[in-house]
Amino acid sequence: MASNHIKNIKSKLLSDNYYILNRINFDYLMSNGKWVTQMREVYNRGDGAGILLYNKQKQTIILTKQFRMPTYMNDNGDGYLIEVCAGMLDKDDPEACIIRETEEEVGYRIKEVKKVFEAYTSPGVLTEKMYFFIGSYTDDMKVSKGGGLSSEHEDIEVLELPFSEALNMLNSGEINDVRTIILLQYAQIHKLLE
Ligand SMILES: Nc1nc2c(ncn2[C@@H]2O[C@H](COP(=O)(O)OP(=O)(O)O[C@H]3O[C@H](CO)[C@@H](O)[C@H](O)[C@@H]3O)[C@@H](O)[C@H]2O)c(=O)[nH]1
Ligand SMILES: [Mg+2]
Repeated sequence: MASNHIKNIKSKLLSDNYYILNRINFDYLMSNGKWVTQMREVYNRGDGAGILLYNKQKQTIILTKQFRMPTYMNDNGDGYLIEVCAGMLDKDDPEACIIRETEEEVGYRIKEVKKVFEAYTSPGVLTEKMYFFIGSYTDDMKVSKGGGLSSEHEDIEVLELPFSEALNMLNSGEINDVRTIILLQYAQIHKLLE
């Protein structure tokens, strides 16, 4: 992480109640040649992985629906959000994580996934990098009803819907989760279901 445009980095722990929130003070060399002192709050909750599950033969995809408190606090009606299956890496590598999350959240035991990109999800505040995958599924891969871990009070509805309907929901604004929009558009651009 060595660089010549930042120096005197000081980190103060603000909360480690669940994940880690630090206040970082640092000196930053502006492009005009002047040093300025800046402060940023940086939230570290690890990295994540998400997957678009698709079935070309049925022309369907699998999404989830769950309550997301931060969205409830910011203009999302009843707080339910339609999302691709996704989870936090914990100690897994991204591929192992997304295979585990797929079974936990939507009940499919998949073997093959393809990483399509890695991206920072909210770079002004989160350290999080997310690994985006696609994976095809068939009905015979269904091993449970999914729903998430009851030990963690996850309460996830599994949605299997036509890809065309998901695109309509994206265009109407009903799908408004950025990770989901990205993967649906990836599928569209790369003609995954054609
Ligand atoms: N008690 C408690 N539990 C928490 C807290 N935050 C998260 N959890 C628990 O941690 C679980 C995390 O579930 P995952 O499926 O691993 O993570 P995710 O929340 O779906 O993460 C995905 O979506 C995030 C977007 O909100 C992404 O940030 C992340 O990378 C990933 O894509 C939650 O179900 C919940 O039980 C908290 O502040 N307190
Ligand atoms: Mg999840």
